[in-house]
Amino acid sequence: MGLTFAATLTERGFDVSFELAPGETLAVLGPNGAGKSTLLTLLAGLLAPTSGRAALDGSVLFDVGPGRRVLTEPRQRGVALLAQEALLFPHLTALENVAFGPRSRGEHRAAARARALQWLDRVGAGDLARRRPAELSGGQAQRVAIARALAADPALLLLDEPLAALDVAVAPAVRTLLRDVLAGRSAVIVTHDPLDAFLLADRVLILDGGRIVESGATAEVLTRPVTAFGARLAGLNLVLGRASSTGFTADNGLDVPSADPLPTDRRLALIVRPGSVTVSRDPAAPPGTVRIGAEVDDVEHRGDLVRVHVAGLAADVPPADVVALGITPGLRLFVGFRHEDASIYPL
Ligand SMILES: Nc1ncnc2c1ncn2[C@@H]1O[C@H](COP(=O)(O)OP(=O)(O)OP(=O)(O)O)[C@@H](O)[C@H]1O
Repeated sequence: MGLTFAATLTERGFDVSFELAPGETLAVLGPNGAGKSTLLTLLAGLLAPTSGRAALDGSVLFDVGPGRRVLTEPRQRGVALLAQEALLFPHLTALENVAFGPRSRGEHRAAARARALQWLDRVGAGDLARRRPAELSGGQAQRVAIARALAADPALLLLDEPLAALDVAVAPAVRTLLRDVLAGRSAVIVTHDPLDAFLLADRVLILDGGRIVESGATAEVLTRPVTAFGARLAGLNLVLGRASSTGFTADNGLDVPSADPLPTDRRLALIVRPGSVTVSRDPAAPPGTVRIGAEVDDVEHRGDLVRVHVAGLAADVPPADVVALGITPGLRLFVGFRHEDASIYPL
């Protein structure tokens, strides 16, 4: 059954619908103010929609419309929320924090503690059971918070940037733990980090301005992005355009021949990896390649390479070439790629 969700929230310009199969993890990404937190808050029951309906494994979370207003209490929804900060009760030990959920559902003290210990062990925090939150590091506290969320046995786990507040040295281990505990579990994770989407999510939803602009299986969104945000996530250049008599004409003026006929009635996307884009001072394109000239917009460090932005394309260039060509913002430069390194598909 899984999750079905459709909601509008007029004052935030929010209008989103999606479905999630049981056991799937959905990553929700998008720029600031896109509506990611609004989506989580509606699911958690901390906010009521203007209209819409959501159901989890057949139980209604909300159903709001003309003449009906069902809003299931947050505690009755079968969802658990893991926030950026661990938000543990400061006066309780780690064990008591994790046992709190089972206890408040009426489980006996000993059973709740036994279950809490199991979960603490599972998240690698068994030896921290007696400590209070003030005696835990950020990563340890987040492990305890994960145990607490899962001890409640939620039908849906909501994660709001769960790694964002952690030290970069600690985040990878907690991400690995999440990958382990999310396997086969229904979850929605709001994140700014593409790595979370790659490693944790089966599906990706990209929001912008309160609407879905892109969605699909993670692998599909990463190989065939249709928005600039999706392309950035996938680490690809995306150029939009239309079919021409010889192939594809991009909005930036680039003409790319295509052996296959392209649909003329739809917008087209061209993607090419920054590593396949080359730069030159010479306007002449060698056979089998295309080239376009423009002023360099920006130059940035990317690991061992330098990323040069020209004509809406990013090219990853060895530092020696940057020096040899005298590349600097404002310089007129030609960028291009081999026809075979680009993929073109309809939107
Ligand atoms: N408490 C609030 N009251 C009124 N409007 C809000 C409130 N919180 C957010 N909004 C508005 O709702 C829209 C969506 O915001 P939301 O916080 O859901 O975005 P987000 O994608 O989570 O952003 P971020 O990445 O910055 O956390 C924005 O226009 C925002 O200004």
